[in-house]
Amino acid sequence: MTFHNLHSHGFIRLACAAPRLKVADPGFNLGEMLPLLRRADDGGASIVLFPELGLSAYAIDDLHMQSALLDAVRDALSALVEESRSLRAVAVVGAPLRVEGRLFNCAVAIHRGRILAVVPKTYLPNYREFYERRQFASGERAGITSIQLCGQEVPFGTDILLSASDVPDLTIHMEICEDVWMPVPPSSFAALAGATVLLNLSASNVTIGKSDWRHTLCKAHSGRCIAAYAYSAAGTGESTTDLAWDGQAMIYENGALLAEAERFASEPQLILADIDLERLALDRIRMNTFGDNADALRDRLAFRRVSFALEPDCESDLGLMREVERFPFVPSDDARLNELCFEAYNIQSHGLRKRLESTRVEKIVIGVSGGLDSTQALLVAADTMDALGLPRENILAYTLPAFATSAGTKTNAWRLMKALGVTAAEIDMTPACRQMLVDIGHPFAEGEPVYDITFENVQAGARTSLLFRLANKNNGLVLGTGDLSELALGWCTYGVGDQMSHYNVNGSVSKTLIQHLIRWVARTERFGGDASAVLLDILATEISPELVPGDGEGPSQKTEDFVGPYALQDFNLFYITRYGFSPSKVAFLSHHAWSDAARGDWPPHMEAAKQVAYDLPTIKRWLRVFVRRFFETSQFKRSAMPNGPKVSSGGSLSPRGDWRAPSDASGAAWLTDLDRIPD
Ligand SMILES: Nc1ncnc2c1ncn2[C@@H]1O[C@H](COP(=O)(O)OP(=O)(O)OC[C@H]2O[C@@H]([n+]3cccc(C(=O)O)c3)[C@H](O)[C@@H]2O)[C@@H](O)[C@H]1O
Ligand SMILES: Nc1ncnc2c1ncn2[C@@H]1O[C@H](COP(=O)(O)OP(=O)(O)OP(=O)(O)O)[C@@H](O)[C@H]1O
Ligand SMILES: NC(=O)CC[C@H](N)C(=O)O
Repeated sequence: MTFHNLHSHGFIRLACAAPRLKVADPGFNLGEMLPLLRRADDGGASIVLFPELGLSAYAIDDLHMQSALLDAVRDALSALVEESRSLRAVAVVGAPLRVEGRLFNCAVAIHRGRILAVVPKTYLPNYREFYERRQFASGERAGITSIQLCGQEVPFGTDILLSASDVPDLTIHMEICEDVWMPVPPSSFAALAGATVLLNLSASNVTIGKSDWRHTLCKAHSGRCIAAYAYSAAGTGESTTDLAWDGQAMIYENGALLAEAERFASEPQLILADIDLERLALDRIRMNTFGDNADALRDRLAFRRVSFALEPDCESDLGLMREVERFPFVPSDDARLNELCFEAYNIQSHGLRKRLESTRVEKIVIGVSGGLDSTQALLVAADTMDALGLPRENILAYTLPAFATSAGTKTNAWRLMKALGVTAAEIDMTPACRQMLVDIGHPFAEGEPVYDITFENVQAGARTSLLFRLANKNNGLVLGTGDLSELALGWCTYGVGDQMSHYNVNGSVSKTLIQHLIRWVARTERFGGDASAVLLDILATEISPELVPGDGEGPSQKTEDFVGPYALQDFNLFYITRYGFSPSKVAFLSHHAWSDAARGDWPPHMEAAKQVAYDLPTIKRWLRVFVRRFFETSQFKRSAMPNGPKVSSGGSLSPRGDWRAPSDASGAAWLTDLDRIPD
C-alpha cells in the first residue's frame, strides 16, 4: 500500500447513483445504470448504491405482478452479474424478486460476478400514497435463508451483513426506504452488530419539505449509529401518474453531510465520498455506551456475515473525496464561525462566573502582555464582570515588562487595559528577575549574554509569583491565560510559571481559534471602537513569549520558529487527540488540507499573508516536533493543569476531562509510524 492511496489510511470510497429511468422497462434501466456504475468504478468507488426497485421502477403498482416484467428484471440482473466481473466495486441494486410464491422488494449486492446477498425490505408502507403490501411480502419473517438467483445459491434475508475480508472495519448493511423512517430501523441493529456502512435504496416521492426531513433522518441516524449512511432515492423517469420524484441522493458520516446530489436534475446523478472507516471504529471504541447498547440488545443482533474479498486498488493515488478543513477548530463558513465564537465566549465566561460566585471572590488578577492569550482572557474577564454586575475595575490588570518586553506589546497592553476600563498598573520585573539571577549565580548577572531556559523561566516565574501574591493581597483569583495549543506542546513554564493559575479560561481553546475569537470581538465592537482598534493591532503582532532580548527589530524569539506553525500543530492536535489517528494518517489528511493554498475555503477575514501552503516534508517535520513534545516531554504539565471549562470537541487536555495519559510515556510507536511518511 502506498502512502498516497486512501485505502492505506482507513478510507473507502462510496458512490450513490440516481440514474434516468423508464417506467417498467428493466432493459432500459439496466442500460442507464451501467455507465454510472462504470464511472463510479473508474473513480475508485468500492460500493455503488442505486435506488429502490431501480430495475423495474418503483411506482408501477400492479405491474410488479406481471410475469413478463419479473422475467425481464431477472434477465437484467443476469446481465449485470456478467458486467460486474470486470469491475472492482460492489453494486447494490433494487429489484422485485419472486421467491417461493411471494414477491419481495429486494436489495441485491453484486461483486465480481458473485451475488453476495439479497436483502428484502422489512417495513412495507401501506398508508396514504403507499400500497406496497398489495404487491410485496415483508422479508422480516419470510423464513427463507437462501435462494437460487442467476444460477447461484445466494444468501437471502434481513439478517445479512457483508464483511470485506481485506478491508479493516468495512461491514455493509442494506435496508430499503421506509425501513429508516421507523423508530427503530433495521440498520440500528446492524450497526450495533458491527456494520459501519449503512445503505438505503429508496424511492421516496417528493412533496414540499420532504427533502429536509430525509436529511434529518439520515443525519441523525448516521450520528446515532456512528456509521456512514448513504441514501439514494429514485428520480427522473419514475411515474408521475399521482406523484413526483426528486432523485435525492446523499452520503452522511457520523452526522456530517459528505456529499449530496442535485435534486430534480434532468441528467443522471452520481456522487462519491470517502468514508473514514477507521474514525468510525475508533469512535465506537471510545464511546463505551455504544458497546453497552449492543450488549443490551444482544438477542436482536444475530446477523449472518457474508465474507468477500473486495481487493480495492491500493496502489494508485486516488485523491481524497471529502473536505478536510485546514483549521479543525475554526470553521470556514462565516455563519458557523460566528455561532462558534458566540458559544466559545459564553462557555469561557460562564466557567469563570461560576467560579467567582462559588468562591465569593470578586476580583481577578491578570498579567497582560499585549499578546493573544492574555488579551483573550482579559476580554472574557470583562464579559464576566459585566454579567455579574460587578465593575470592570475589579479586574486588576498588570503589565509586567522585563528584559525582552517590546515597546509595541507594552503599548498595546496599556491601550487594551484602558479601553476596557479595568484597573491597570505596571510593575517593572527587571529588578526582581535580576536579583534571582544573581542569587542563583546565573552568568547573565555577570553581564554575559546567556539567554538559556533558566533565564527565560526566571522571568515567567517571577511574573507568576508576583500575580499570586497580588491575588492574596487583593482577595482575587489569578486568571490563567495559557491556551490549548501551548498545553499540547508544553510551551509554558511549569509550576511557578504561566502554567499555573487559580482558574484558566483558555486551556481548552486552541491558538488558531483564539485569533478568530479576538477578531470576532473586534468586528462586532462588543467593547467599543477603541478596544476594537487595539485588538486588530494585537492580532497583527508576531507570536512570541518575549523572554529573550531582541535586537530592536521585532522579537528575537518567534514561537512558531521553535514549535512550528500553530496552523499545523492545531491540525495535529485535533486529529491525534480527538480521534486517536496515527501520525501517518494525520499527515495524509494534513497534506490534503494544506498542500494547495488555492483549494477549499479559508476562514473568513483571514489575512491573505497567512493563506499559505505546506508541503509534505514540512508537515512531517513539524509533526515529529508535535509527537515528541506531546507524547514524550509535556504530559507532566497537563497532569497538573488548573481548572477551566472544556470549550470545543477535541479541545480538552484536562486530566480530569478528555485526556488521561502517563507523564513518562515513550513516543516510539508514534515515531515509528511517522517514518511511513515519505520524505
Ligand atoms: N515528566 C516529567 N515529570 C516531572 N518533571 C519533569 C518531567 N519532565 C521534565 N520535568 C522537569 O520540568 C522541567 C522543564 O519544565 P519547565 O521548567 O517548564 O521548562 P521548559 O519546558 O524547559 O521551558 C519552558 C519553555 O516554555 C516556553 N514558554 C515559557 C513561558 C511562556 C511561553 C509562551 O509563549 O506562552 C513559552 C519557554 O520559551 C521555554 O521554551 C525540566 O527541567 C525538569 O526539571
Ligand atoms: N510583559 C508581560 N506583562 C504582563 N504579563 C505578562 C507579560 N509577559 C507574559 N505575561 C503573562 O504570562 C503569560 C504567558 O506569556 P506569553 O507572552 O507567552 O503569552 P501571551 O503574550 O499572552 O500570548 P502569546 O503566547 O500569544 O504571545 C501571558 O499570557 C501573561 O499573562
Ligand atoms: N419507498 C418507500 O418506502 C417510501 C416510504 C417513505 N416513508 C417515503 O415517504 O418516502
